[in-house]
This record gives sequence, structure tokens and C-alpha cells, in this order.
Amino acid sequence: MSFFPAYLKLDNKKILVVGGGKIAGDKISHLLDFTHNITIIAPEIDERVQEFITTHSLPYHKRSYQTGDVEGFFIVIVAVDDLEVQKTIYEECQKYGALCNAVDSVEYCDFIFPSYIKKGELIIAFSTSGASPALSKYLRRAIEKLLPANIASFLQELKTLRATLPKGKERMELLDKKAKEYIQKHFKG
Ligand SMILES: C[C@@]1(CC(=O)O)c2cc3[nH]c(cc4nc(cc5[nH]c(cc(n2)[C@H]1CCC(=O)O)[C@@](C)(CC(=O)O)[C@@H]5CCC(=O)O)C(CC(=O)O)=C4CCC(=O)O)c(CCC(=O)O)c3CC(=O)O
Ligand SMILES: NC(=O)C1=CN([C@@H]2O[C@H](COP(=O)(O)OP(=O)(O)OC[C@H]3O[C@@H](n4cnc5c(N)ncnc54)[C@H](O)[C@@H]3O)[C@@H](O)[C@H]2O)C=CC1
Repeated sequence: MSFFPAYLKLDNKKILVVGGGKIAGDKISHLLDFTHNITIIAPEIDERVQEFITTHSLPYHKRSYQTGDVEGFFIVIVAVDDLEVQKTIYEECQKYGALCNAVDSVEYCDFIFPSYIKKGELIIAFSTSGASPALSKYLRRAIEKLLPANIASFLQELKTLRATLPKGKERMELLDKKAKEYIQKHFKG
């Protein structure tokens, strides 16, 4: 079965990152686009992770993972270089009902990170279901180049129109027409 693409609301949801190396840094930098509610547990951390902790006042516990640490977290990212630790934490997540992402094995993932483009409120995500993260990355870069420079502000314009005009057939037709014309103009579709 493939992964279901969903966009999660992270307000008031606690996230735990276990590990503080290069990959933990990558995951934290992506999470920071969406939330600052991130706790880190790791005996050693890279300079970049230290910078994230300092800049965003993230709670950091300088130690190895201990049984029960996942309790109270909505999402847990296991960015350690040890598959046994990933398996143990994944199993604990199942027990405590936390969503687990293990960076070394799709088998221990309840969800996986997509590659994404964020332009204001437009978020385009790419996933290969774990088959080729590199393909996700290069596809993201290629698609990003095709996007009109003003797409975020155009989206904002549509959002405002949508919020101010009364709901109904007229609003629906106007928004559809504006979106269609914009896409046709920029993509010759
Ligand atoms: C399953 C998943 C789980 C997860 O991490 O959530 C996962 C797993 C693994 N990645 C590995 C390797 C690489 N990962 C990247 C890059 C990214 N990896 C990301 C996501 C994911 N990686 C999830 C699936 C995504 C999908 O479905 O496409 C991205 C998209 C998003 C992000 O990191 O936030 C981000 C690009 C961000 C961007 O720039 O847009 C690169 C390239 C690079 O670093 O430049 C390489 C080397 C090239 C290669 O292998 O392709 C390895 C092997 C490790 C080893 O060999 O030692 C595993 C483990 C395994 O495969 O078992
Ligand atoms: N999913 C992805 O996108 C990718 C995943 N990987 C995988 O990610 C893993 C991590 O890679 P790096 O960050 O480069 O490794 P790293 O060696 O830089 O960092 C490992 C971190 O885990 C911490 N750690 C180790 N045992 C721990 C424990 N019991 N409790 C808490 N923290 C612990 C260490 O202190 C360190 O901060 C590797 O196994 C690699 O194969 C690699 C490339 C991409």
C-alpha cells in the first residue's frame, strides 16, 4: 500500500527529534517551516542543530534516548545511526500512539517526509514512497523553476476574494475562472 498524502496541523502538537547529527538537522530545518514545538534528545549534536536550538529556544536533553521518552509526543523522528534504536522507538510509538518517522527504514515509519516547495500558503509535496529520495529532490528543483514568481501573492488574492465574497454559485464561478486563466497564462495549458 502507498502512503496517504495528508497535510497535518501541528498547532499545539509536540514533536520529538531523537538524534542531533546531519540528518536530524535536515529534518529539523524542514519542520521549522511549520512549527517550533520541537524537543531534541541526543548525547551529541552538530553545530547546525545547536544553532536551531539557540535561535528558536528548542528544549534539548543532552543524553541518549530512554524508555518512555516518546510519551506525550504527537510525532517522533528517529534520526539516529542505529537501526536497533529505530526499531525500539518505533515500537514504543505504537504503544503510546505517536506517529513515528525513522530515517533509516520505511518499515519503522508511520509517515515519511516529502520533498516540498513552500510559497506562502502554497505547498507542493513530492514523494516516491521511499523508493528514491534523490528523485523527489531533483523533481522538486525542476518543478520549482516552472512556478510563476508571483504565485504566492496570486494565491493570497484568491484567498481574500474567497473570504470576502458571499458563498454560492457566483463566487465559485469567479474563483474557478481566475484560477484557470492564471494557470493557462503561465503554463500554456
Ligand atoms: C523514506 C524516507 C524517510 C524519511 O526520511 O522521512 C527517506 C529515507 C532515506 N533517505 C535516504 C537517502 C537520501 N535522502 C535524501 C534526501 C531526502 N530524503 C527525504 C525523505 C525521505 N528519505 C523519505 C522518503 C522520501 C520519498 O519518498 O521520496 C527528503 C525528500 C525530505 C527530507 O529529508 O525532509 C530529502 C530531500 C529533500 C529535498 O532536498 O527536497 C538524499 C539526497 C540528499 O541528501 O541530497 C539521499 C541520498 C540519495 C538517495 O538515496 O536517494 C536513505 C538511505 C541512507 C543511506 O544510504 O545511508 C533512506 C533510508 C532508506 O531508504 O531506507
Ligand atoms: N532519511 C533520510 O533522508 C536519510 C537518512 N540517512 C540515515 O540517517 C542516519 C543518521 O545519519 P547522520 O545524521 O548523518 O548521523 P550522525 O552520526 O551525524 O548522527 C547520529 C546522531 O544520533 C545520536 N544518537 C546516537 N544514538 C543515540 C541514542 N541512543 N539516543 C539519542 N541519540 C542518539 C548521536 O548523538 C548523533 O547526534 C544514518 O543511519 C543514515 O543512514 C542518511 C541520509 C538521508
